[in-house]
Amino acid sequence: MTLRLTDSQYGKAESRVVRITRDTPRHEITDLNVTTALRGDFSAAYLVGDQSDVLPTDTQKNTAFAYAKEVGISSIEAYGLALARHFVDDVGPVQAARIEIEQYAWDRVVVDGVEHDHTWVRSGAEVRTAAVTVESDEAGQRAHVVAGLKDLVVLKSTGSEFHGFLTDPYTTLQETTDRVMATSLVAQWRMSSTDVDWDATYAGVKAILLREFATVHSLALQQTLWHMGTAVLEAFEDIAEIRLTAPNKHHFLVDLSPFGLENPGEVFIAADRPYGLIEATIARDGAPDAGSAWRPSGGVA
Ligand SMILES: O=c1[nH]c(=O)c2[nH]c(=O)[nH]c2[nH]1
Repeated sequence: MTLRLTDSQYGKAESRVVRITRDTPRHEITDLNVTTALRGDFSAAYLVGDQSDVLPTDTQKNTAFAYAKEVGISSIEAYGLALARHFVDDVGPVQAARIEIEQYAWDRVVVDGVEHDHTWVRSGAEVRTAAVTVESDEAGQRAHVVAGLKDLVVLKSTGSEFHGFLTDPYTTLQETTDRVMATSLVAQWRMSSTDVDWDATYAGVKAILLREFATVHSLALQQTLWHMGTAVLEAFEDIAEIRLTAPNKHHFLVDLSPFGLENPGEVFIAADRPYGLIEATIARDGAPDAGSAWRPSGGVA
């Protein structure tokens, strides 16, 4: 019997890196969850316990914190690229590095109508994400950036229908021409370049996703996702593909007739689970190859 180690990667998951910029009395905060994973031939560690090629996960964690100071965090994409390139360029056995980052948003506390300099309240908004992979082989070095967001919770109270669907003996769903549509969107977009205004791209993509959700008169969540994705690819030439994942957060009309009450689309029960899970990947023809851009670390982004 021959058994082989066919794949491996190792790193430090979920380092909570908080960087305060305090060059002026008005401080800034950047609050991250950083996962690193190194790829290469680390088989000696697995097969015989030889650590000579292993950069400890503790060191990877330290590097994430040191880079928050040494390099700074202009954006999570730029910081991720710097970290990934460091591991590939400066640590001998590393053939590829994957950095996955979540960024938590904070809003300034407002006191007497004035934004406070050094106090924030955690914003309930979406989490910004980045997954950076730098890979190196005989052909050279390539960097992949998948930017994104998750937990973007949106709801529209009309402008959504669902009817004309296939039925079989198990179908009970009623057709509707007016329903609540809500989701907690996950979007990931793969850039075809690393020379990007990361913050502007993030803000632009998010605005388009929200605009399309609001303005498309939806015949299904599937159709809404197609409109969201194509609008993003039309607006941003340097986005190669976008992946959208949308749990259908069902809002069921409550039957108030036992109480002699009408309910014309006013009182709903927000169901927790199960939920429909609608997913789509929309890609630009002729976009650069994805390489290992989508290979996860098993982490969080
Ligand atoms: O937008 C929807 N898409 C579906 O595929 C589906 N299936 C379902 O039961 N409700 C919905 N809604």
